[in-house]
Amino acid sequence: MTTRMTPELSALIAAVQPADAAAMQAARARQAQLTKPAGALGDLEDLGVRLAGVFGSERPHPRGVAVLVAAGDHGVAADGVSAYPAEVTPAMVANFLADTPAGPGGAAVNALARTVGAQVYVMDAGVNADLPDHPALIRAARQRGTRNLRQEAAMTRDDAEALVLAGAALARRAAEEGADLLIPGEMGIGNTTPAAAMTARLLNLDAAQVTGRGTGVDDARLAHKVTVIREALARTDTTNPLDVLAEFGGFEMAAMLGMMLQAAALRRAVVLDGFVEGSAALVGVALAPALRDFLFPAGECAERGHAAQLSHLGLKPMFRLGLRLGEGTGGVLAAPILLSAAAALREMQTFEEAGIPG
Ligand SMILES: O=C(O)c1ccc[n+]([C@@H]2O[C@H](COP(=O)([O-])O)[C@@H](O)[C@H]2O)c1
Ligand SMILES: Cc1cc2nc[nH]c2cc1C
Repeated sequence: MTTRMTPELSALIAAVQPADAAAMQAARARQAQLTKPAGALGDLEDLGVRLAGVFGSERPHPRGVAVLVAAGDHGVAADGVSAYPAEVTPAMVANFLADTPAGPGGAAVNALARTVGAQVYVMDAGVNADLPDHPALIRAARQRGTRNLRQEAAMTRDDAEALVLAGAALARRAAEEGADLLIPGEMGIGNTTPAAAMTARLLNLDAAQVTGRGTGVDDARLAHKVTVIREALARTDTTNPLDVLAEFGGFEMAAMLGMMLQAAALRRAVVLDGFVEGSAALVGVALAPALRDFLFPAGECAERGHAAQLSHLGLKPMFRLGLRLGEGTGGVLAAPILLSAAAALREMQTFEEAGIPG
């Protein structure tokens, strides 16, 4: 199935270059002189150093935070792999955009984003309904939902690449509008099934090792979900990252992949929410290994298989709150931690400046 990728996509992949090693070294040296016992800021210290590498400064100053929520539907939802019906996907898109007394958006991601001052962007990447016009809705859909990955390729390579580029365009817009921390988020009933299939293939694991309960399926549905994923994996042995995305993925994963590549190319930080975001990140690091330098996993989520993704990426999550919602919620919660890590590195005095004996 492998075809040559579009020149625009290969240029985007080539634009992802490693973080600034000199800035990281300078940040590490500065960290050692700040007015605190060595190592006392725990994981914030390493996060600060990594942010120095992303922003190319020993005193990184990220400001704006944006969560980019892509929604898509999944043919495999017809196989009964979720605890909720597919109609929830377009209904939740309306919820992301609803007028509420608290402000725009009545979903968890909206409430958390308002709390931390993050901008929310909402993209139709391919939901299975005609969405009413809304000035804040970004329309990128080429299909109404994927085909059933158990039986056939979920999408064409053309559609996959078009959605990657649409995600990249949205990330460029968010960056132009002030975002330094970009949080890809998603909504799509059934999408932990494609995420598990992609993870199994890219990490060479058995479906049972990476398949979780998603929205909360019972034991019988979980066993069925594993069977569905095994059937999908048996259709093709491809390990080409973009083919894995097209065969087993979803439109929202394609869009999130584009957001990640573009954010890294613009040398912005990508905050990773959960398992579905992780499946897009696995495709991303397979295409552009330097993408890893720009990824900041938020929490370890409750979905089985997330730990395997994080250990493959070699990145440590910031917290463990048992989140399994999606929408980018974990990423939004992590943003103040990252902003604080940068602020400590940037704003603290050294022992010498403060006149404190070290
Ligand atoms: O990304 C995650 O870690 C995650 C874990 C569990 C559930 N979700 C969300 O729940 C939906 C997918 O669950 P499911 O059971 O329908 O496959 C989808 O809308 C995701 O945003 C997301
Ligand atoms: C209500 C609901 C909200 C969600 N947000 C992300 N995934 C979701 C799944 C459901 C079912």
